Amino acid sequence: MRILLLGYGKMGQLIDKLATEDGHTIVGKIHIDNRDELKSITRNEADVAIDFSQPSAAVENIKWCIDQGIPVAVGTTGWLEQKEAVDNYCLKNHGTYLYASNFSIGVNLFFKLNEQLAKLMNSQEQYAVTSKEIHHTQKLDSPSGTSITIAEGIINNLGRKTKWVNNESDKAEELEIISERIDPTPGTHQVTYSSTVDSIDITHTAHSREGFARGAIAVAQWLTHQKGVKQMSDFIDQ
Ligand SMILES: NC(=O)C1=CN([C@@H]2O[C@H](COP(=O)(O)OP(=O)(O)OC[C@H]3O[C@@H](n4cnc5c(N)ncnc54)[C@H](O)[C@@H]3O)[C@@H](O)[C@H]2O)C=CC1
Ligand SMILES: O=C(O)C1=N[C@H](C(=O)O)C[C@H](O)C1
Repeated sequence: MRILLLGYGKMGQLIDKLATEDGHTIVGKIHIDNRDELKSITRNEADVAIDFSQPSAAVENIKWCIDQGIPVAVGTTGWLEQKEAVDNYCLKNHGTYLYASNFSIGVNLFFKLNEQLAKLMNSQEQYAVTSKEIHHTQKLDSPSGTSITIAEGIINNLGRKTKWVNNESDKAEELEIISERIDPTPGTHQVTYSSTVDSIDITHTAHSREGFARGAIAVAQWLTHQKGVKQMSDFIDQ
């Protein structure tokens, strides 16, 4: 598979290494200082693109891929307020893209566990729920994209929560997401249900970035045979 990398920081460089070891070819490594190189890349040279850039760059990168007819797997977080517009742009222009707040298989299993636990808690009002994420200090966005997906999983399945907030809250209907920045944490996400007598915690701890990178490569390969706006559950449930 011929892969165009959009963003060549911590994730882009790791994907370069792992994909090359697996026999794939990297046809471009685009970062903030060489964006002009994009002008010379066409659909004929790349089977797929993988975007791990920055919140401020993701939308432009995705639209560029759609315009070129290059499917794109997007890991960049922090641009969700524009997702509906990008989905519409993709559909209107017959493109292909998938955004995942987290490409690791373990986190996507954790998402399902989180939804099941939230459903069970509808009949257990004695438990108060909170959510916490910990990442390295270079992270630009807060809360993490993964913790937003976790919060949506709770809000869609637990009647007593209607919105999330990225701080402490004393409003019963608000789900707290607490963000901590501690080096060198690759990504830790925890959901806690507490009553006066006990607590239930579910935690996903990434030991490195490898799970994110391997997941993105696998999704990129799958995406070369897909059309339209896809999500991680389409890939996981296939
Ligand atoms: N979905 C997932 O599984 C994961 C998502 N992420 C997200 O991926 C993004 C990147 O993470 P890292 O690699 O750790 O960041 P990083 O800061 O190490 O690298 C970012 C890269 O983007 C480049 N960049 C900046 N502006 C650009 C532009 N206009 N066009 C092209 N490239 C541009 C920078 O030059 C740099 O190479 C973040 O939003 C992070 O939250 C990170 C890990 C896993
Ligand atoms: O910035 C990171 O590093 C990560 N970002 C993603 C997020 O915002 O959820 C995924 C992962 O946790 C690492």
